[in-house]
Amino acid sequence: MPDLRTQLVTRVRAMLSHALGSSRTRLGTARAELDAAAQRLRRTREAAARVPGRVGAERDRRIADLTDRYAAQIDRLAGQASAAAAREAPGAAGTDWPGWRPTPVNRGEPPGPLRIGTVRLPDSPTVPALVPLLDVGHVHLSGADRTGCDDVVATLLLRSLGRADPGAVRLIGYDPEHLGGGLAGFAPLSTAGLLTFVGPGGLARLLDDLVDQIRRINETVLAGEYRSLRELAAATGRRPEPWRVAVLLGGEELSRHERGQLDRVVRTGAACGVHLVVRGIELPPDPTVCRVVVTGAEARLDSCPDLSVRLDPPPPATLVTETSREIATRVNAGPPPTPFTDLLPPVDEMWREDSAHGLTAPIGDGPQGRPVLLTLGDYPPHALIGGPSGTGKTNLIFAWIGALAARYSPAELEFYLLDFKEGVSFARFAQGRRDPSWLPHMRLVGINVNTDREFGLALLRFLAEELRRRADAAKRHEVTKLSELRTVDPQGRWPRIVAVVDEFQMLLAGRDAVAREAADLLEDLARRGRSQGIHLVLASQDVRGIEALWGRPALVAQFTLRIALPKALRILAERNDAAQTLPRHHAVVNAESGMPEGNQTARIPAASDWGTWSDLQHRLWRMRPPDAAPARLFDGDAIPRLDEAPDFVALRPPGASGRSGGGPEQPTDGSAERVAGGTRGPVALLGEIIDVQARSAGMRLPRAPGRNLAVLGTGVDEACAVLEAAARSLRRQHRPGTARFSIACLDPDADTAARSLYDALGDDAAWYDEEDIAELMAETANGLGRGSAPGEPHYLLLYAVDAAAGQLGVTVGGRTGLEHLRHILHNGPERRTHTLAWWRGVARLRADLGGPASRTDQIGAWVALDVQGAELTTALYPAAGSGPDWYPRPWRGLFFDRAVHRTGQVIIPYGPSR
Ligand SMILES: Nc1ncnc2c1ncn2[C@@H]1O[C@H](COP(=O)(O)OP(=O)(O)OP(=O)(O)O)[C@@H](O)[C@H]1O
Repeated sequence: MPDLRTQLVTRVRAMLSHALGSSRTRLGTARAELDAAAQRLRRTREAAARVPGRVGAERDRRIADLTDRYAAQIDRLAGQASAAAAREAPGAAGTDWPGWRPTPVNRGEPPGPLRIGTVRLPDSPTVPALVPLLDVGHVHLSGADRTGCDDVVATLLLRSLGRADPGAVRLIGYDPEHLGGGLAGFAPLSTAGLLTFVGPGGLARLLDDLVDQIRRINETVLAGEYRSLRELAAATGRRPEPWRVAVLLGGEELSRHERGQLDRVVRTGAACGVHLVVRGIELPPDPTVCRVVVTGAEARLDSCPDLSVRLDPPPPATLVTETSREIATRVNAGPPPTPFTDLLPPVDEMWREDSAHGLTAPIGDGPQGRPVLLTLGDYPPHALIGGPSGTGKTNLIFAWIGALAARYSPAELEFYLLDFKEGVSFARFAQGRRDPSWLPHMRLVGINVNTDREFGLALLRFLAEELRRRADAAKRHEVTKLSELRTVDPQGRWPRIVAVVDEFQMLLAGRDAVAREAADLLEDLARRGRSQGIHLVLASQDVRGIEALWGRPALVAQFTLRIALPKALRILAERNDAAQTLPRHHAVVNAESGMPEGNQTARIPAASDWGTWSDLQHRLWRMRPPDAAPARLFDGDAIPRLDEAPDFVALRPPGASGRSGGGPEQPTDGSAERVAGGTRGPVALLGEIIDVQARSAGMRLPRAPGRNLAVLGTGVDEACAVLEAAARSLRRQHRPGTARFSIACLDPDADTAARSLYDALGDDAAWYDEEDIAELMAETANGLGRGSAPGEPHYLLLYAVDAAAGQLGVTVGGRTGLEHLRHILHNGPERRTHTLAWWRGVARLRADLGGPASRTDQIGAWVALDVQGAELTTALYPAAGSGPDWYPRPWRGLFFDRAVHRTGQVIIPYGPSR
């Protein structure tokens, strides 16, 4: 039992101890948990105590970050706005007054808005405050500060003037309270009509006028084609109308009519370049109105009412007056010419036009900025250009030729040009030493032809021949007009021909044969050229030229296209005095024979200065067809050279074949090759004919009586030149050793020239002087009698033979030297002995031939130098009773060959060989 109890006790103890142990453990755990919780609590408390500081710091950091980003963005936007404003309102539209100067916009570019002040943002660049005006709208100023408003007006006006070409902005001032005082600085503009003041009570008239302008511009300038002048300018690069800025500075309450007109201007003005800058008058609400409220030096714009604008200071008074004065001076000096390039088609459209029905090209701008066209065709066929010296005829011809040449290819159009006044400006159309280019359409250029009317005649004859050729072709093809001929003969080359004669009255001056023939040819060409595509353009500064035509109504009637330059007289019809009031560099173009209703005014661009012209010429020259040849240049001041004469180059001895290298394509009168050794005898070339082909005047020396030449006059150089050309050309037609040249010189002044010829002729030449000339005569005369065979050709070249009268008076072998000479002249040519001799006067020739009553038929041909026509009487010049129309002039001769000529032919002696 005790055991049981003991056991029980033991078990209870064990149980209690176990329970105690586990209680202790749980207690320990609980305590540990308590500690941990207490620690967590403490840590949490500590952490909680730290939270507000950190969050605040984070918030502050974020706020600072946002502030920085905001500032940077504002800065960037302000910078961008500033740059955009500088782009929008560059130069005069936006720069500060110090250093300000006008910077007109380029053609077609919009003028853009104008700066009146700046918008200032804290810590950021300032941004220009811009106000649109020209081409965009109107500006309305308000605010108690009248001076501040007037300063803004001055700023807007000066900047507008600076953005436009001089004269392109016109101001109309209405300032009834201060009678223009607000615009006083701009007063110099009124001297050029660029500023007009309207007095008190004139507002209605001013507004009526603006409304009229708007209506006119809409009807005639925009004409439904463009919505605004701005659009027109962008499309065409032209601005035919100025901007009109009406500055209205206060006044009475507007009447109903005025209000209505003002509303119209506000609504419709901007498209037509009519603008208002207004203070003290209400403007109706309209999107084109920019409203500026001025308070002291600040302003607010209705476009961004939240931003305050710091206004620029007003422009310095001296800047306003100086600029206005300068603009007025420039405008008073005349409008700058429109550029020549305006007359040209785009490069890729050059040479695209067809001339079958006519030639049309612009010559300048009309008052509305539209091109004024000139047409040559069946109607009008020919043109007359007139204007006093210096008014721009030559320039107009350049402009017209350029505009045509850029449109029509050389296959469609050819030019022939003749300038009777001194000067060489037309020479540039031909190939020159300095500039190898030429105008591919140009076939002939005659310059310095003022004394050589024969050249004009030659041109007219050439054109008459071309007219005949065309008329024949038309007849063959049974058509009547060029356009029809071109249709039926598409392979043929039938360009229209435009022949321009500047100072053409020179051609018709005098009452001689040249003038008569020229007038006849002109009349024929004018009448029949129309249908064959040959057009005449005659220019004259001189009323006499026109009057020369006036005597021939049939001729004048054909010139239906009239172009009158400022102050031109009698080019237009009698009651049409439009040319009298023309500004500089303008022309009245009239295709109605000068009747007033046909008037069109054109502003002519500058086309004649070297740079302007040569750009076009070089371009067209590079486009020329591969076979294009340069134009023939006839320069009346130039002395031709024998070695370069095509007819000389083509000469060769009989039997020689082929042509010498570098020669022309064909001997121009067929002389050389057919002549050499042929039955017609060799040819002595004497000088260049004044014609369109640079041919040589030649005298044939067949075995026939009278084939001798007399050179008459005292001109030593000219006489030597004629004899030298004759001898050298003859020499070229004989093989060495087959012809003799005997040179006798009796004038010491001619000695050098004669000796140089002697050297050039080499072994075939013999030299004589006063000592042995009698011997030469005797020998030659005696030689003619021997045998019947003609013997080898012998040419006697006698210089100043009249000076040998003494020596030839001596008797040798039963006859005097003069008798021998007469015998040679008489009998020589049939035996191939030809005398080419220079007598220093007609009387001396007659004396050597046997006196005034002697026969002269042994002188078959002569060249007269400084000998009056009247001296060349019937004996020498059987064609006319009183001798030829010949007035001596330097380095010219009149050549007459009885065998071939009806009238004398003017020649230019060849210059001394180099
Ligand atoms: N439309 C123009 N624009 C600018 N300058 C021009 C214009 N027309 C002519 N000129 C200039 O005026 C001057 C005279 O012109 P031009 O030689 O054409 O006159 P002209 O009537 O032919 O005179 P003249 O009969 O004396 O030769 C030249 O210097 C020329 O460059």
